[in-house]
Amino acid sequence: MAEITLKGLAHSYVAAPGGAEDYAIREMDHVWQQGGAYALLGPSGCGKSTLLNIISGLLSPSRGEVLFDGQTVNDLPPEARNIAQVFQFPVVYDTMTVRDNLAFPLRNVGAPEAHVAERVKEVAEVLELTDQLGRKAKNLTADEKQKVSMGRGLVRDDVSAILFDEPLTVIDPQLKWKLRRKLKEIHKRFAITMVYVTHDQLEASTFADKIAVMYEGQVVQFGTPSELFETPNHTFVGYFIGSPGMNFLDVAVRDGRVMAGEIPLPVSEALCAAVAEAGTTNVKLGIRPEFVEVHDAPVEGGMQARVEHIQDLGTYSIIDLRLGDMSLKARIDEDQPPPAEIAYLRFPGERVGLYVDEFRVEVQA
Ligand SMILES: Nc1ncnc2c1ncn2[C@@H]1O[C@H](COP(=O)(O)OP(=O)(O)OP(=O)(O)O)[C@@H](O)[C@H]1O
Repeated sequence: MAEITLKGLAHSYVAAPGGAEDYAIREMDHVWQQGGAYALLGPSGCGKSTLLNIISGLLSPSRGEVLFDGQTVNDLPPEARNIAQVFQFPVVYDTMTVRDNLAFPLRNVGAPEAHVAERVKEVAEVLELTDQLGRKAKNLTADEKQKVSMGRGLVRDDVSAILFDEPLTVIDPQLKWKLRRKLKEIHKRFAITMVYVTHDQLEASTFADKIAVMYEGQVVQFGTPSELFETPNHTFVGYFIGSPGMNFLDVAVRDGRVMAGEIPLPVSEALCAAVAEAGTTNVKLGIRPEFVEVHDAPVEGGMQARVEHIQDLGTYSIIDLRLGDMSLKARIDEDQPPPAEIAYLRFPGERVGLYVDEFRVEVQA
């Protein structure tokens, strides 16, 4: 088991890379601590698989170092890195039985048969494969094959880490939920460093204690699910986490007031000063739909907005609003009657974040 450190890591698939856009991984430093349950979350193409393949040694980075417990492993081939990797599609030997498939990674490193039998039994039980142990893998369903694939990743207890690359893509939705819980259980039981790649925020938060959000080849935030929700460090984290994502309003200071287009926003003096001093025109205020206060009658400090659409989702509603020439969303609970055509909005000061050139800036009160 190991702590995995990525130091000044960058990778480009282009022979002679020019700008940042030629890099699948832009220069990054990151540490996965020993024994952690982590998710690597980001949209398609942001560099998740590239990063996993660099850690496991399937790919050599253009620059930087990969260290396991402080020792560089850049020159070690995958088999010497002691990493188990589970891919999106099952990797099983069709002609072998489930038992022999599960035993394979252990026999490969010369583990004694008694240990092999014990671990195969344990992993088969956890994954509910005990009844299938004697079957040939070729006769299994896609779900069962992927369970065997996962079992092959979990069977060795001496690995540095287990990397899961969207392992539940081919799994039936019902079983998906169950397997995710199982993985969490397995993590608790075996205390192995696990990195779970996904583009699904729900999948990431059910599995991981901490999530690394990746965007355009960089980890833009590494935090607990609640940190990502409460204080997104980057506008992308705000959009990507939460349902619907965070609202961002372009703002500027005019005549001493923070303006969103033609609408003056009642914000604190400290926030107004911070917007004025931002030193760029790319300045946004972010507020989550859950925290937008919606009133159906004028309130002190309320901004008048037009109600464009209301989506009733049972326990809550999502309201599409138009504030001046800007669109935003609010989420209200079922016990609050939605406004008709006009709403009066307030943004509680402690719920508003300042984003300068897409990154969050703390404002001193
Ligand atoms: N073998 C390759 N050769 C050239 N470019 C590649 C190669 N593999 C990936 N890329 C490019 O590198 C970038 C990152 O891809 P990567 O597969 O790591 O992203 P990802 O986040 O895992 O996406 P997905 O969720 O779709 O698998 C993308 O622009 C992709 O097109």
